[in-house]
Amino acid sequence: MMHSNHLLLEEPIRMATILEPSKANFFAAMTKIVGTLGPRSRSVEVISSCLKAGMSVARFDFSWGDAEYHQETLENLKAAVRSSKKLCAVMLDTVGAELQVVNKSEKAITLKADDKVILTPDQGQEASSEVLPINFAGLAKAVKKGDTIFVGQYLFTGSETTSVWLEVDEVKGDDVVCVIKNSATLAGSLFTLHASQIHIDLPTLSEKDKEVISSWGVQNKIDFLSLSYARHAEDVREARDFLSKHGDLSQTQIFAKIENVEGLTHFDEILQEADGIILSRGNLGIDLPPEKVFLFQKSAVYKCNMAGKPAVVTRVVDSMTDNLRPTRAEATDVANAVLDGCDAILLGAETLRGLYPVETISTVGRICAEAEKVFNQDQYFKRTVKFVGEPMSHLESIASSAVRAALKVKASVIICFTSSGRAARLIAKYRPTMPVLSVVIPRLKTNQLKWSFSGAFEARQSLIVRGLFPLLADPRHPAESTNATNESVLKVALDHGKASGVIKSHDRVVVCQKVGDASVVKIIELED
Ligand SMILES: Nc1ncnc2c1ncn2[C@@H]1O[C@H](COP(=O)(O)OP(=O)(O)O)[C@@H](O)[C@H]1O
Ligand SMILES: C=C(OP(=O)(O)O)C(=O)O
Ligand SMILES: [K+]
Ligand SMILES: [Mg+2]
Repeated sequence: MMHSNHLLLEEPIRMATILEPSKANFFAAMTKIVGTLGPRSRSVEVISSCLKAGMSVARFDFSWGDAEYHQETLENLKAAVRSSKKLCAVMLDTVGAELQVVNKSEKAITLKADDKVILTPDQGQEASSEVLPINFAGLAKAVKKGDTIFVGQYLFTGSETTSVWLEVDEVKGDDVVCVIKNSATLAGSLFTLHASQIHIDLPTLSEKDKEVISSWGVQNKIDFLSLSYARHAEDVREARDFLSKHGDLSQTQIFAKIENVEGLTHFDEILQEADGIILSRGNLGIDLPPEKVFLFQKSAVYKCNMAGKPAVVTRVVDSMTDNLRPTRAEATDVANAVLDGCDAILLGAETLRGLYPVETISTVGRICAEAEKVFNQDQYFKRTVKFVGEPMSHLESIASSAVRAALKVKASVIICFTSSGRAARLIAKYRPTMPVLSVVIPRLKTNQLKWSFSGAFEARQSLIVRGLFPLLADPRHPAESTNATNESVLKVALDHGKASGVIKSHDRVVVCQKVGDASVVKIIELED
């Protein structure tokens, strides 16, 4: 069982226990894995393996590639979901206020240390060692002599020789003349620019983003919008407003991506508006001095935890882009992100263009599972209860009690009935050590044009929450909870748990459901 022989880091651990092989769990990990799909991870075969290895959210990044390319990948994902019988949510990642080098010919460009290079908004010029056209006209107004600018390959991992640091030497009209600080060759299809700690006067939802959301997004009923370069709460409100005008997308959750100091400064307000947060450590790690990154991570994850909103951490095992094993620094970093309390790990270059997308997912999953075993749930639980304060809302009280009961009786799972997903999310907020089967009961709804069932969004959106594992109930089960329907749905959930190996005979199970008007937590002991 996942939580037997529970070790706590705060207590002495016999070194020998570290060597004991870990028992296989049905669920790879409670922590979720988001994979960025791209050239190395778009065949049905590879995607199926990714799903089996533990990926539960697929990210489609519109910083590159066209709608048709991403659609092909998505069709393959759907086929993989059908054949592997593993659910997967879809995340659309926007371009936002991203500065890019415009290199139409895609020819490699060699830059030599101490030479000068001009950044120009004149996209008619061809990119060369002397001049780099960019997609932003306001750079000259935003920077001054002495500022640093970083140019890196899309999803730079730090180990390539294709990234370059520039120092602003002079502003000449709309152009910015820079001194090259290190030699590099820009080779690849997309290079992004990062000017340290300045405001980029570009909209957070670009015209292209709006176009993509209203076509590709609507067509594919995206579960999550990853809002790149979210810098203000207003950015999230605007995106929400935009989504609400696009039919089903009113149900899409918005994950605000914090990738620069401006977003960090407005973190609290952004968190209030967003459904979740992506700690975009790649870009933020350039904007922040390296020694400050951990502090942002710990405080941001804490705030997300207390708000009961998912926190997603990026750029964890960059070295696995080309290697079968992560560095020890990276492996320890993944474990620490789990101990900090993150919900999910987002893989970028590793799955997109890496040599080992599947191995990366399983390695990260194994590290997460080990860290979860020593996560100090007791301390976390107390801290959360104290933070929430009293009087608690009824539902929050029920949710925390369900987690406490499950720990006390050493339940193997918590089964939570829900339609909106709210109850299940609240249970996950208290970070139970056992999986939560969230049984989503569809509701019949109408938009005056047609009748349909809710539930699919709610089920898939739990795929990014630590510890939540959704099960979409048969829509023929009416949403009104009567004893008879509750019993039959519970039986389906138990059977599912047994079939998947997470529930065994004589196990105890905690169930959270409504009986009549009352929310109840009950403990059941299975016979066989
Ligand atoms: N269809 C259902 N059958 C039985 N219990 C339910 C159902 N939907 C929600 N519950 C229970 O009702 C309470 C409120 O949960 P919540 O998720 O807020 O409900 P809703 O989905 O109606 O918003 C929780 O105890 C939850 O387990
Ligand atoms: C995930 C990140 O960014 P991108 O969306 O550019 O991949 C990041 O900066 O960590
Ligand atoms: K992006
Ligand atoms: Mg980014």
